[in-house]
Amino acid sequence: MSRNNEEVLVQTRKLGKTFSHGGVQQHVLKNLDVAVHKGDFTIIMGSSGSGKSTLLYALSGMEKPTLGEILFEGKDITRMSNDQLAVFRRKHCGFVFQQIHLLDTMSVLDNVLSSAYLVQRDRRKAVAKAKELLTRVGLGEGTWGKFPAQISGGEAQRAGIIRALINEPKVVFADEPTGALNSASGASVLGVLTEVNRSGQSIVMVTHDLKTALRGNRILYLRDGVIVGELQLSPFHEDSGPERQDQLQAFLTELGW
Ligand SMILES: Nc1ncnc2c1ncn2[C@@H]1O[C@H](COP(=O)(O)OP(=O)(O)OP(=O)(O)O)[C@@H](O)[C@H]1O
Repeated sequence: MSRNNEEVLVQTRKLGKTFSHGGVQQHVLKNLDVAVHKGDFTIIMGSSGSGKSTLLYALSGMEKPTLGEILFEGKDITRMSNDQLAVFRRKHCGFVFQQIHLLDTMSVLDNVLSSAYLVQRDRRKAVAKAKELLTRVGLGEGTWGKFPAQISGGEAQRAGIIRALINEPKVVFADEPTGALNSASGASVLGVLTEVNRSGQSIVMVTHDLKTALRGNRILYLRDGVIVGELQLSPFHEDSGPERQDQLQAFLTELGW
């Protein structure tokens, strides 16, 4: 399913993932050959249990596949040791999940800095950047010293996103990042992801939500562990008309979504 005119960031070859439950095997991903292109905002959709999160975790090196290869910029991450994988993820990947767990014993700012210090040696620069990014998602000075128990779920989610983005990972993997948020917080999270993507970073996001999926420029549809549909859209713009939603809705309806 790869196109020739774009640079590939991640490519899977005959990717398979099987889980065993009490001696019964469940083949969740089946022989997947899928490419994620640099700079794309890729969306993974599909019915519940179709393997979306499993695919996301495999692409990001969080979960080892049972079969096949995953090439990240041409390098097979399935052959890496756990330590090598941890370094790889820290260097190249950001993660945003539905439930973000901030460290309870650290302030909002220190949570973000705990990630920034892993790559930024200049502490003053790291602090300045953390404050700037937090402010951009509406977490002003008043929240920097607060602990996770003292802020709302939406604020914690936004702080977690900044923690994931502060080192400017090449790719951000997001699993239902707005699933637990009210619409204002959700919109702010999507705004940040859109901005990050416009600055050149790639995003791969799993979502059930049509409006959230509209942020993407490429939609992959998974059914029973196989990609059965792909839709290419223009890059998202805040003033995109209803045609974009109609196009996505028609694609999903055809696939029985
Ligand atoms: N760690 C695991 N151990 C055993 N089975 C698992 C594991 N992770 C996922 N599965 C199974 O794999 C299948 C696909 O799960 P996955 O979470 O990838 O689906 P999904 O498409 O993301 O679903 P949803 O939309 O409901 O989140 C499910 O049947 C699930 O029970």
